[in-house]
Amino acid sequence: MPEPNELAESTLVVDDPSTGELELADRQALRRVAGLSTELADVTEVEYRQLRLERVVLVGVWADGTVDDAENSLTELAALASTAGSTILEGLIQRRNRPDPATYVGRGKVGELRDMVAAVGADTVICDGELSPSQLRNLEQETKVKVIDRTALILDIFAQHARSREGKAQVELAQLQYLVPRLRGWGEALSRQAGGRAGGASGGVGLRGPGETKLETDRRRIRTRIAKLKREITGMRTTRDVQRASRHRRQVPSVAIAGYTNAGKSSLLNQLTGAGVMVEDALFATLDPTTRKAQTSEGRTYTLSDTVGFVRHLPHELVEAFRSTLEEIADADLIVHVVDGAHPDPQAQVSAVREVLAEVGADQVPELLAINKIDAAGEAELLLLKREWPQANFVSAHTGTGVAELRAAVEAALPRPAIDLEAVVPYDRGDLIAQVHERGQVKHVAHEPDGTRVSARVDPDLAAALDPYRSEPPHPDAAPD
Ligand SMILES: Nc1nc2c(ncn2[C@@H]2O[C@H](COP(=O)(O)OP(=O)(O)OP(=O)(O)O)[C@@H](O)[C@H]2O)c(=O)[nH]1
Ligand SMILES: [Mg+2]
Repeated sequence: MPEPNELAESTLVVDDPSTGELELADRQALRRVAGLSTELADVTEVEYRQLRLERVVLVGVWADGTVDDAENSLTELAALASTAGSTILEGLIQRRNRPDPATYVGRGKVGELRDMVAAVGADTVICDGELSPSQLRNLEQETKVKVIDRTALILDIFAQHARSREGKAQVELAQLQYLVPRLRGWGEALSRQAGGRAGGASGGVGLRGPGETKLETDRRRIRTRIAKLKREITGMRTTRDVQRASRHRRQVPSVAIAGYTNAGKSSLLNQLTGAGVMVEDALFATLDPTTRKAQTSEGRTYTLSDTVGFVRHLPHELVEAFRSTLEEIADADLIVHVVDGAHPDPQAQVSAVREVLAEVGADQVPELLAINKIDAAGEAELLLLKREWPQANFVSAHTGTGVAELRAAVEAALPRPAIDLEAVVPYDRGDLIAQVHERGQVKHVAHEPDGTRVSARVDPDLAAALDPYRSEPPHPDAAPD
C-alpha cells in the first residue's frame, strides 16, 4: 500500500476535475505553464514549483489622472496579483509623462527598484501596463528577477480559472498570441512550455529541422498550435450557435449578467435563481459562462447567464479569444450590468465595461444597471450613485435587499411575445396550455365545457400550433390589440 502522501501525489496526475482538491492541483499545475515571463535561465521543475509562491513588487507609471486614480490602479494590480497567488511585498508608483521606452520606469527609478527588490527578497516584478519585449528584457537584466506585465498577469489568472474545454482553448490561444512577438530570448523554458501545452513529451531534438534555429522551431510549433486552436474554437462555436438558434426558435428570452470583475455577478445570479455558481473574492472567478433557467412570476421561462468579468485594459488577445463568449452578450435580449457600489471608483468600472460591450457589438442591447453591495457602501457614496444613475436598481446580493425589485425589473424588460390571441384548447391538449404558460404571457385563463379558454401573447410558432383552437373573444375588453 502506498503511503497516503504518495497516493495524493500520484492522484494529481489523474485528470479528474470533479473534486475541489484536484481542481486546485490543476490550477497550480497551470501556474507553471502560465509563467509567461521571460525566464532568465533554464529553470528546473523544482524551481518552477517554488515560483508558484511568487513574492512580488508592483510598479506603476502614473501618466495622467489624479493620485487616487494611480492608487486605485495599483490596488487593482495588487488584487490581480494576489488572485494569481502572489504575495505582494511592495508597491511603487512613478509620476512620468509616459513610460520610458527602454525600461518602463525612468532610468533613475530602475536603480531604486533593483535595491527594493533585493532588500525585500522579491522574485518577481509586475508592471502595471503592457510592456514591449525589450522593456521586459531590460528590466530583467537590471533587477535580476523576472518581470511580467499586467497583460501576462491577467492571462495567467485566466489560465488558472478556465474550466471548460472551450475556455481552456480560448485562454491558450490568447497566451500563445501574446507569446509570439515576445519569443526572442525566451530560451529553453519557452520550448518546454510550448511542448508541454501541445500535449506531447518535451519536443526538441527530433522535431528540429536541419539548420533550423531553436527560435524558428519554437515559432513554427506555436504557429501550428495557434492554427489548430483556432480551428477547434470555431468548431465549438458552431455547437454553441446551434444551441443558441434552438433557443431563438423557441423564443426563450435571454438575460446576460455582465459587469466588472468581482462586482458580484455570480452572487446576484445565485440570488436571482438559487443556482450554485462559484463565488469568490478573487478576480475572474467565473470564466465559463453559466446559463440558468428562470421563471417570471407568471411562469414564463427565460435564461440568465453569468459571464466573464471585465477589467480595465482587458488584454486585446483575450477579447479576441473570448469573442464568441462575449458575443453571446451581444445576442442577449437584456443585459443586467452589475456594478460594485462599494468600490472607490464605480464610474470608471462602468465605462470600462461599456467599452468592451461596444467592442463586441453589445451596446445595442437594452441595459439594466444593478448597483450591488449597497450593504457595504457608505451613505454619502450611495447618494452620489443614486444621483448619477437614478434609474438603476440598488441591490445587495448578500442581504437580498432590492433583489425582488430587480427581478421584477428584469421581467418587465423582457421582450413581449408578438401575437395576441384567444383560444379554447380542448382538455386533451393540456400540453399546449403548458407551453402557453412557459413561453407566453398569459392574461386570462378560464375552464369551460369544451376546454380551457386562454388569452395570451405568444410567439409565432406557438400561435400556429394554437390556430385550430382560436376563438372569438367572449368579452369586448379581452379583444386583441
Ligand atoms: N458586501 C457585499 N459583498 C458582496 C455582495 N455581492 C458579492 N459580494 C462579494 O464580492 C465578491 C465577488 O463576488 P462574485 O459574485 O464572485 O463576483 P463576480 O462579479 O462573479 O466576480 P468574477 O466572476 O470574479 O468576475 C465575493 O467576495 C462576494 O462575497 C454584496 O451584495 N455585498
Ligand atoms: Mg463570477
